[in-house]
Amino acid sequence: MENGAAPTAPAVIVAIDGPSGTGKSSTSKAVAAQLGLSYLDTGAQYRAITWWMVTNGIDTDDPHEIAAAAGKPEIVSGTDPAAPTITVDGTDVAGPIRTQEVTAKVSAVSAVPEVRTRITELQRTIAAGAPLGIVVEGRDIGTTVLPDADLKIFLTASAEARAARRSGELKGADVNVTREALIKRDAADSSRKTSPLAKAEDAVEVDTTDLTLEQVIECVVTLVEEKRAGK
Ligand SMILES: Nc1ncnc2c1ncn2[C@@H]1O[C@H](COP(=O)(O)OP(=O)(O)OP(=O)(O)O)[C@@H](O)[C@H]1O
Ligand SMILES: Nc1ccn([C@H]2C[C@H](O)[C@@H](COP(=O)(O)O)O2)c(=O)n1
Repeated sequence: MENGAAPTAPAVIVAIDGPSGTGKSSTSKAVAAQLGLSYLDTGAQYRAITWWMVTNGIDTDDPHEIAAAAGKPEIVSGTDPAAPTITVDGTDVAGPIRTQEVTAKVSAVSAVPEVRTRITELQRTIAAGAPLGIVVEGRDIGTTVLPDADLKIFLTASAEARAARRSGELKGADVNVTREALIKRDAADSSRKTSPLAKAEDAVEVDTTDLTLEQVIECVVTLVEEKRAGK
């Protein structure tokens, strides 16, 4: 470099998809933090719009009502992996979007095409504006939102492992009830018409069933570094 400045790596876009409880959020946050990248939790955005629908009395069993309201809430995501944020019309909804009610309704709301168009646009704008690159996690990032991502990862794990992880988080939750709930949500997310949960053809599949979180993070960091090195 003529001016002696160190060359900067081009922005890298990493897409991490997979079913519920496979470790997408934990892995994506840690990978982004280690590599100095931004981080986007797209599930939080779908939860945020679902929270708004519930709070504003929209019938979440009525796709027409959801579609008509899809453009109304303003959803803002903060992309610092050390402190990700999510607001709706200026209100911090990080807590309220994790309730059982929102979790039970988010698949129906996120299946509505008008909702997906709105949120997908938001996601692409955020990814394009990330100065050093971004790790984006969700269900359709590699297939639909960012089909030209530099690296696509698809995380999987057995339903038993995923239920055990989730039950550990939800103190006192019955592991069988948790398992059935996540299988039901995955089935709804995988079978919707618009942009279902799916592995992109060019995604690297990582089965996390028998891996620790640290091993999964290391695996993904290595894959990103190899990509950056042109291997
Ligand atoms: N490889 C792993 N081994 C053990 N526990 C893990 C592993 N990966 C993640 N976990 C734990 O499992 C739980 C779920 O992980 P996480 O929220 O990252 O999954 P997710 O795929 O983002 O789920 P969702 O799509 O439902 O948001 C967390 O408590 C996390 O610490
Ligand atoms: N790219 C995405 C991300 C999420 N969703 C929907 C489907 C999920 O069940 C829900 C909540 O996601 P989570 O917070 O559990 O990761 O949001 C989607 O349709 N597309």
